[in-house]
Amino acid sequence: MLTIALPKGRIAEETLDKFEKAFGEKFVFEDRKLILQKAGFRFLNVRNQDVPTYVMHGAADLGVVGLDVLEEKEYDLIKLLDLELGRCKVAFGLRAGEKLNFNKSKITIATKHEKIAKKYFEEKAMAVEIIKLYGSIELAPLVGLCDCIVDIVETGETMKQNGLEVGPTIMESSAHLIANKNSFYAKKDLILDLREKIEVHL
Ligand SMILES: Nc1ncnc2c1ncn2[C@@H]1O[C@H](COP(=O)(O)OP(=O)(O)OP(=O)(O)O)[C@@H](O)[C@H]1O
Ligand SMILES: O=P(O)(O)OC[C@H]1O[C@H](OP(=O)(O)OP(=O)(O)O)[C@H](O)[C@@H]1O
Repeated sequence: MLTIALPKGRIAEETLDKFEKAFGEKFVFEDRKLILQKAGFRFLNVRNQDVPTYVMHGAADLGVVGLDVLEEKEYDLIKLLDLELGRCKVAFGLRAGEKLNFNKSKITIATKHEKIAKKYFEEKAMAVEIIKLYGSIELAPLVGLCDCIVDIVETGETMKQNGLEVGPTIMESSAHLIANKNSFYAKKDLILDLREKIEVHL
């Protein structure tokens, strides 16, 4: 039996679709149920941001989560497969017409992705103030909370509609199948078989 943490939210449907294609079974969580047990799997319905936590602690053997979340959490997990869904990038957002001024003594950045932003500036040995937000990031530079933002960009429409321009990209992201290290060694055959079945349908 494999326990797999799946993200609710925007990539939920496409993720389940990958498992359905791989195993020829219909996987649907019943109303309000957080566990779905079928065909030798126990699927857990968790928040995207919580997926690596379940896998890291071994409460789930496997999980599906965006690379952006993995980078942000910095957990020691095995990346098994790029599922080629949930494609987006983590990029700067600047007020239209403005450029990122690397000469400024201190840049203030609002973001949900604190660690990713911090690492970017550490590598450039630049001082930054990072303001952690949980959503509606594009609002922050419009009301003077920050100089710029670091956020997910998929179509770029949210930035555009709020008078922002997409600046430099920090990283590209897509959803990945991840594994707990101990589970991987203890259940290697099961896990590699699952990876293979999913991979042929990508
Ligand atoms: N437009 C987008 N906005 C946000 N994430 C996107 C977008 N497009 C693709 N993604 C990817 O989909 C993943 C899931 O996005 P979702 O919005 O469901 O999660 P979340 O906001 O991180 O979740 P939660 O806060 O509920 O845990 C993201 O981590 C990212 O990798
Ligand atoms: O480039 P786009 O296609 O416009 O997508 C990007 C937007 O989608 C996400 O927000 P989400 O809808 O998750 O809402 P949030 O502000 O609550 O994070 C992300 O934080 C951007 O705001």
